[in-house]
Amino acid sequence: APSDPTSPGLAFGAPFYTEADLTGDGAVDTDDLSLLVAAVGTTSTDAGWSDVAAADLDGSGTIDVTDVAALSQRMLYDDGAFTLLEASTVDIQKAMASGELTAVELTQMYLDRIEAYDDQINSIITVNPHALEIAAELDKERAAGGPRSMLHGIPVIAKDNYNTVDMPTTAGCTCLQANQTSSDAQMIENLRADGAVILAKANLYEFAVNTTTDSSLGGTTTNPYAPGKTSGGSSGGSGASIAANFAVIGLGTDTGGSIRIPSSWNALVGVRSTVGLTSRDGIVPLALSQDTGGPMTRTVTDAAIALDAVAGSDPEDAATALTDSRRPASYTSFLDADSLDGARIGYDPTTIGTNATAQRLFADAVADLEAHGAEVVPLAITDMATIQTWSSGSTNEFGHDLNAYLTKFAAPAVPYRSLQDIVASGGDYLPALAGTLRTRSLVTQETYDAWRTQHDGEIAFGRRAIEGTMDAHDVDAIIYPSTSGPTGYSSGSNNRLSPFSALPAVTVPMGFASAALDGSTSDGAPIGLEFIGRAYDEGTLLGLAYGYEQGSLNRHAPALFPELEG
Ligand SMILES: NC(=O)CC[C@H](N)C(=O)O
Repeated sequence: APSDPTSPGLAFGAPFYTEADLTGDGAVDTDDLSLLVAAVGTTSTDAGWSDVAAADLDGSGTIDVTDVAALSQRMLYDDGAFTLLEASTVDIQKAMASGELTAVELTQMYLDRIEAYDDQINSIITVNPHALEIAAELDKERAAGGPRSMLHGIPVIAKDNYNTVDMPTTAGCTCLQANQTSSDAQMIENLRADGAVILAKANLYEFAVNTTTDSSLGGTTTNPYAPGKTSGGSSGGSGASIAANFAVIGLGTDTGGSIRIPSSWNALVGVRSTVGLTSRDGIVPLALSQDTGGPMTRTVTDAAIALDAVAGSDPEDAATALTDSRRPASYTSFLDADSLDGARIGYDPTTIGTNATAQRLFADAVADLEAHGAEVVPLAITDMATIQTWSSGSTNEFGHDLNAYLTKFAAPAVPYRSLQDIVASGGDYLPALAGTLRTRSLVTQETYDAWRTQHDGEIAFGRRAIEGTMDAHDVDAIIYPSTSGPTGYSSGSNNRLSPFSALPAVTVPMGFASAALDGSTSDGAPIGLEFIGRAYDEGTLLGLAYGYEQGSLNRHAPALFPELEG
């Protein structure tokens, strides 16, 4: 087995699977993968291309799914020429370490893609005017003393509700257009400290209120796999932009589903971590009983690397008090391609839903998990029906929490200091939100206090119900389709389990609705498989997600946004 190239020693250039360049063109790439996929089921001596023995990567005598997984793995750690499309942090660090690529060049390549393609999906609100300068500084620093971390020089796109000192933070609302904050959100500060380049701010559903992506400032973001259809939301700008390869890592926030729904519909890995693993300080809130920020990435490896950077305690967010004692030295230590072997995973049949695509893909996922050694057991989540009756905190908490944010962070140029002021503007926001903002502006402190007492109790109950179910059935995680609404682009209600228990959940690409895959059909968009687990057990979830990802390889780039020429 290969050494783990994601371990902190960065074992770049490890001599594993060098044979995987089946076409002999000097790179391990999708051409090699196509050849290998076509040869699955044959033996290494009758596959029919020149270097046949090479294709049997694990030496089992048969070309099988393990070889496909190995080749895909090899693509991530390719020693050949660097290619931007689907590049991971690992590819990039290798190319930068060898001198083949600089952070300035990489940043420019992503800026070129945004310029060439964002008109079609409208995912970006602001491009960082300082991105190239920041990258140039980081290149100098690398040349002088080496990289700070796996994120040195890595471009990140943040949802436009994370404060950034070099771009306004608007939550998509024209009312916050002038909100140039004087500090970064804690998660942004953590990423910059590790050497990341905050490349752009992404569109969202205004104030993160709904699960599409529409805002008065940013307009509507659409799906890179299904032109004209929604990218999901509310972190749909982050989802669409990362799917379209505008940067390496996206940041979203999730109150009721807003990381996982757009990750599901953009073939991304999305991490909604335990509430309290990451600081919310400096993020425009929706409901602090449920809000959590986290990464949205093309691979589980990138998600683990990003989570290492963003997690951490912060005196400004009391919920993070336990974080430092609960998180591992690195989430990358859980990235074991054999993680499914011997794992026990539960599913509640009532979560599969009636959507034929979700049903089909979920059945395939269960078969894949079993094929890689997991035991998948049906169970009934305790008090599932009760949990499903609860309301999101957004109705009663938004005014209270937004006002605290505005008091603490709003730039002097912002003419509003409260939700009441914004409502009184009579229209400096998305017209569709008029009623919602007004209702939420009328919630009194007494109502808020009573609600928090009730809802904090509900969330503690939800946590006991789910962790209790897991203990009773001795499972490592519970799975369900991330989105399972009855029709296309309807989320269903599985997304409520994680926010109503504060437990972590990770979504991974589970496949596409249509064999036509992209562009040609409106229902080609992908769906994710979600793993929910015990509090602060993100490591186990990422490990299982990695095993599933490597064994199923469901993600591909959207065909409409190919590598740019030259
Ligand atoms: N921001 C989100 O996660 C989506 C909002 C969700 N509907 C809520 O009100 O909780």
